[in-house]
Amino acid sequence: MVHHLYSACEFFKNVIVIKTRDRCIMELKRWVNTHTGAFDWGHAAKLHVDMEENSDQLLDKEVKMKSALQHVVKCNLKKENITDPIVLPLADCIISAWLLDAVCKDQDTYIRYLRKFSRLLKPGGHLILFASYGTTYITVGKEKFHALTYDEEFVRKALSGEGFVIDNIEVKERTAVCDLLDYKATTFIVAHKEK
Ligand SMILES: C[S@@+](CC[C@H](N)C(=O)[O-])C[C@H]1O[C@@H](n2cnc3c(N)ncnc32)[C@H](O)[C@@H]1O
Repeated sequence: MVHHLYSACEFFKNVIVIKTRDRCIMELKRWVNTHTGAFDWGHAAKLHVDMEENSDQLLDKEVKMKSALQHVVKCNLKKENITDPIVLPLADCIISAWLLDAVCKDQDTYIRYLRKFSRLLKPGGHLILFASYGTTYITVGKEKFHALTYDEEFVRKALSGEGFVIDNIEVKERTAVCDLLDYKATTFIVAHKEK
């Protein structure tokens, strides 16, 4: 998923994407390097161009994004240093989109992984989370996967327990009708690491 990166590259000149699966890393690199047959994310760029008032043209958007995207790095949240053996420089901002909901087996794991995000951030650095409340399962193909079920009260406590100050939480109640997943609302959270 690259949608959020179009907005991110308006603010950050150096973006590092961290991904788990080798196949995802390969596909993303093919797209960044404009290789023949790479997945076409043009629809995502067009969405941003359509939404923004003083927008760049479609091509400028792609160019800006690809030049900001410096590295695609392999990660595993289970490791102590999640990008081991690479040690990343401390970040101004981490954006995580629907990752913790999908990979955390319980609330303690969620809190542990938040702590790992915090270690990757500069003091005062921002954490932006896109997430869903109340999900119990996610369907991919014919398989149903576990999702961590939580609500705003939990995420507020988890963030402040790990030394984050919450700047903003927006919640959008679900309107979509679809049984592939059972979230109740989506949320957009901005927090920063205490100095
Ligand atoms: C719902 S998707 C989130 C997708 C994410 N927004 C993105 O653009 O890649 C969940 C992702 O968690 C990744 N994942 C699974 N186990 C992981 C782990 N131990 N550490 C880090 N990521 C993991 C999967 O590869 C999958 O891409």
